Amino acid sequence: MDELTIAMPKGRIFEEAYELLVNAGYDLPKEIDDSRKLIVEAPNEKIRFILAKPMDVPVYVEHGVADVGIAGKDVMLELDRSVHELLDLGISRCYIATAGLPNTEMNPVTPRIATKYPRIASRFYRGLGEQVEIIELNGSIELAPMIGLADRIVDIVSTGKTLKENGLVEYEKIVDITSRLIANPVSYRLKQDRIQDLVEKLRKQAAR
Ligand SMILES: Nc1ncnc2c1ncn2[C@@H]1O[C@H](COP(=O)(O)OP(=O)(O)OP(=O)(O)O)[C@@H](O)[C@H]1O
Ligand SMILES: O=P(O)(O)OC[C@H]1O[C@H](OP(=O)(O)OP(=O)(O)O)[C@H](O)[C@@H]1O
Repeated sequence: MDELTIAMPKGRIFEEAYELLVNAGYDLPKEIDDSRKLIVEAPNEKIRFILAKPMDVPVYVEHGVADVGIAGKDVMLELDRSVHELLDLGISRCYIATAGLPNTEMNPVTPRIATKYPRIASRFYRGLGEQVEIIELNGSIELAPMIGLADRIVDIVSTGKTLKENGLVEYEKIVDITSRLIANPVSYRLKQDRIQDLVEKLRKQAAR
């Protein structure tokens, strides 16, 4: 049996992804859940996990150092990497939307848009025929309209709590997001049986 390397996102997605794999019948060491190790072996399954930042998962998979990975659709849309998207896992559900201060028009000349997702934001406003200036931030995006840095933000909304607590309102929903199972195209050919087996097991769980 070929060894499979899986790039797992640390952070928010990790717990749901781990649970999905365990429920799919994989015998995973507890160590992966509660240590600081970045590479963890599951010897009974001949699986090696790489624990990566969510935005980096498609990078590892595209370069083939991980055969498969789990990545948010937001990351896939933003990075546009050459990987196969095999399955919608249905976990870590949220969406990307525009938001801003209530009852405000955008600057009529060049509106400023703050975001962690410059490509998704550019594509969206281009689609509307709006010329905008994108201001790329790394987090706490909601601050931007509050302190006059931007007219709108493009960011993830899950419960809506962050927008509400900061007095912002949603304007347009851009796209629904869930996590996806992705694969390196060469690995997919060379380790087809193993990867297809993983897809089938996860599909049964994802469909529940
Ligand atoms: N409320 C949410 N906010 C952000 N991401 C969410 C949310 N709900 C689900 N997700 C998913 O989780 C992923 C981000 O996970 P996480 O917040 O752990 O990473 P991150 O923002 O890159 O974190 P870090 O702060 O470590 O840079 C997103 O790519 C998205 O698919
Ligand atoms: O709708 P909600 O349930 O409130 O979730 C949405 C918030 O969560 C994320 O931020 P995160 O916690 O990742 O912090 P960040 O600002 O550092 O990106 C996202 O960027 C929103 O700010």
